[in-house]
Amino acid sequence: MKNILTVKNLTTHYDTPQGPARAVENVSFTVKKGEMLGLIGESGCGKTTVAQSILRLIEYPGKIVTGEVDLDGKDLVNAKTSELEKIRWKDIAVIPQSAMNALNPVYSIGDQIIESILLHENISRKEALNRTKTLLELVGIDKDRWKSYPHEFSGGMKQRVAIAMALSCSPKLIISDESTTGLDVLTQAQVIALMKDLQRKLDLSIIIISHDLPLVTSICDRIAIMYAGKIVEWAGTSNILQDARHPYSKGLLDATPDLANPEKKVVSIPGTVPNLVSPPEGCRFRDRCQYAMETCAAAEPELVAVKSEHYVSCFLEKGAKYVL
Ligand SMILES: Nc1ncnc2c1ncn2[C@@H]1O[C@H](COP(=O)(O)OP(=O)(O)OP(=O)(O)O)[C@@H](O)[C@H]1O
Repeated sequence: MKNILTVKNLTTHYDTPQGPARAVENVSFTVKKGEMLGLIGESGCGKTTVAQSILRLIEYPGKIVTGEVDLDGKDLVNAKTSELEKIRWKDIAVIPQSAMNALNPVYSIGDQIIESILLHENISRKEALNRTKTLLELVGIDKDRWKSYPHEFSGGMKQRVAIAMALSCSPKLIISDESTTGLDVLTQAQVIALMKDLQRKLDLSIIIISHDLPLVTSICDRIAIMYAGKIVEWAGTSNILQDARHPYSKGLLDATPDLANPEKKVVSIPGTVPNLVSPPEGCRFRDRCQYAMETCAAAEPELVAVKSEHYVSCFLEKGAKYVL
């Protein structure tokens, strides 16, 4: 399958009075056509910074220090601002954090979808309305409700509208940043099932950003696990679930309750996430790692392939040879 997005050695820092916060460091991954990739990690590990760097929406005091972002042949790091404005929404659409609160209360939901289409495409209002009705049906909302206002919808329905809006210009990539946060568990499950269904039906490429491991493992094809600004493991979901290699990935799995196995002993990871202005030298996880060795303080482990499409950044993987 072809790569729609390639991120290579992406490094983004925020200037702070104490020095640069190294929020994203040397991050590399790809998203294939039709693939759903989960980007997962604890709060503050750099997930949103990755998304905003891809979209070039990093604002002062943040800056992309180095790295490449290629969207289907387009270099986003060096693209002109005018070009980026066209790419955002038309090529990459975002379902933001608290998407359901992002709707404007004074316009009908249909008008908001129509406006976003007309802003990016040269079609008539009638065509945009027809597309809006099709999109509403696609996300499970009666097309005649296009005249309704956001306050007439539940949180889950507003979330569906946000998805319809993201789909409105047939983007190559959708980024969902913790977009179901704030919904009750049942509604969250319905929205997630809808996204999976749409991914399959429309062959969509989606990045799901989340700190919810069960959610991500239930729908994503591949998972990239971030810790303190770095990807520590990146593999197919079944490899993460059955053969997680990085001590942090194993710790995350051990710290997650399993509804199917109520007997499972849940063990949290000792210690706390490091300050990204002065993270530990070498491996950023070493202070919390029960397997830490001298090497872990002396150098930073690279993300290497331990087997086909399974990458790990840990000195325990001695035999791994293939650098990403
Ligand atoms: N404007 C800023 N100034 C300084 N540091 C920042 C700024 N924005 C983010 N950071 C730092 O960058 C790091 C990554 O933040 P980011 O929001 O990308 O993490 P995240 O994984 O998306 O967190 P969450 O899950 O809570 O949204 C954090 O340590 C944060 O403190």
